[in-house]
Amino acid sequence: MTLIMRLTPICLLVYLSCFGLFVNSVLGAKARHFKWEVEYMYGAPDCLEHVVMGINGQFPGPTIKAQAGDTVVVHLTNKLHTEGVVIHWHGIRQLGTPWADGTASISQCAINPGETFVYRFTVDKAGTYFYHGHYGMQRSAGLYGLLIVDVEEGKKEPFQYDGEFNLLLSDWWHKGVHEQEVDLSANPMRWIGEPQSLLINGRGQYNCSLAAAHNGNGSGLPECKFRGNERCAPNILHVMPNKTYRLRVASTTALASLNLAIGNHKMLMVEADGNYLEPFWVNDFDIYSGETYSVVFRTDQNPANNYWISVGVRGREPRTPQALAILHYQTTTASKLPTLAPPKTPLWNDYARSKAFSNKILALSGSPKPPLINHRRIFLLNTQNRIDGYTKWAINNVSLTLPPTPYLGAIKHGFSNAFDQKSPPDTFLSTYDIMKPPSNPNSTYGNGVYMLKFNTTIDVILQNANALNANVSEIHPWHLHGHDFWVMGYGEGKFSKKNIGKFNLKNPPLRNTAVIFPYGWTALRFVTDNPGVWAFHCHIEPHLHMGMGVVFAEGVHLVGNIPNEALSCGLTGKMLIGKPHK
Ligand SMILES: O=C1O[C@H]([C@@H](O)CO)C(O)=C1O
Repeated sequence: MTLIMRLTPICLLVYLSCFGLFVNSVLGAKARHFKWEVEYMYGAPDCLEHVVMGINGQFPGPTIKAQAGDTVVVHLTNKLHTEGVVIHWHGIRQLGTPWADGTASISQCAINPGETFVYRFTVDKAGTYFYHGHYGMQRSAGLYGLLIVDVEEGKKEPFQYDGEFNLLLSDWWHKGVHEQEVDLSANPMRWIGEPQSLLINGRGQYNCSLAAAHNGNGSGLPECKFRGNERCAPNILHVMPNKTYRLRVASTTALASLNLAIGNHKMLMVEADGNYLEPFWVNDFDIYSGETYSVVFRTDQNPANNYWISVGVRGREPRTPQALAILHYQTTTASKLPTLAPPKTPLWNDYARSKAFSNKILALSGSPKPPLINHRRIFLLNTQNRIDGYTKWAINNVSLTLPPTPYLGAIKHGFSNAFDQKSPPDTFLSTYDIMKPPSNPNSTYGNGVYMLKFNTTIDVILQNANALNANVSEIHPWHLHGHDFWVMGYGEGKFSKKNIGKFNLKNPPLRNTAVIFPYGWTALRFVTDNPGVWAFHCHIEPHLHMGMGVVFAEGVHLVGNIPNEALSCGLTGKMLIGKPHK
């Protein structure tokens, strides 16, 4: 009897249960099946009860664990009563499966209430990833979870460790997401403000000012719930002394840029967005929405104590207390509160410090290098604008609005009336003053696509600028779907041709998310080698809602069969009427 046959009855039982993991083994690589139901449910992420989005009754959603080369198959049923849903597999390039990227209006139709969509994709590269909703602002509502890909059997990471922990970071508002969407779309716009709480693995402490007060011991603060039995009590990472641990950290925040530190423990940065780094030591590190990191650290401190892990806000004036977790040396009791105060987050506007950290991130030697020559260079000016009094974010003066027919099916099936056929601009006015609010803030809505020639090298220069209010320019972490890109450099002010000579083509890090600093630029390079239609956007959820993104298409004629379920709306939906079900 083969292993598969012996495993089948057991797995079938599990499969029918709410978790639904079914593993079958084909030549080492496995297909991992998950049966998920997305729903609204009650949770208490920061100790206060609110509606959250959950998967199979869990918030955050279940962690997917796989090995490089495996196929992940998620049968996603929409149990929401009145809205669609999709899930994006953040950092997974979807080689050959662009229809499984989980972006509503781009790669697929939103899954209707009651319907099931099957995501099937290969996780080709080991690393730390996550998944999240990509329709409306469902990520802000809590639709997210981790996706961890281990190296293939028999292969080794370029660093060693005795154990590992995963931390998924997010931020949390008490106002529901539908109301936030209306606020942001209102005229005048009502800004959502700073989050009420930061969450680590879905747990935070509203109004627990322990970290802010910096008194080191929460026992005197009745609003703090640190005993461990509360649902929102901090995560406890149980460690043994004198061992090495890997900490995988992913940020799916809606807004906040974060910084993480472990009291008294130095960390070695080893992985970013599923790519190995030239290792370097830090006391703390910044992490922007859409990024992931792995660090390794040694438990070489006094084993009679426990230590705080703290996460605080950077890049915007913080009005949110730090989130905390506990590093528990198993040589003492878990309930013993750390004697040292939680590490203090660096000053929010110390950008020199943030830039110094970003500039230290370089690829491990032996990593793929960028082509030396680019075929096309696209300049993208990031501005806050107005359209008929509404506040928007625009790229080269175009604020993205998504069309009813998803681009992938529309382009593949030749529906030229499905979206603006005129390409959005490749650049902006050379006289534009990025240091001042826009002199003419009026912009336009658009849903055009950057059509990229297949197998060419594209440079993108993201150019930051002043927002609508004078002396304000904000951080924007940009995330590219379907690709990793090389980050060739960051710079101050307006990009000029002389910066091209300073691009790092020797060891630039490969990433899927890169930040632009206030009044600065960031230069990226990627190769259009993955047929599909790919979103490229600011990962701040309210900014994307307000139009801060663009769409790239490449080699769509090479895309194989797209499942009908991904096409069942808009013009492609009409095309399918009367056709036999595939
Ligand atoms: O999009 C945004 O709007 C506000 C502010 O610019 C206007 O209130 C803010 O901080 C953003 O990031």
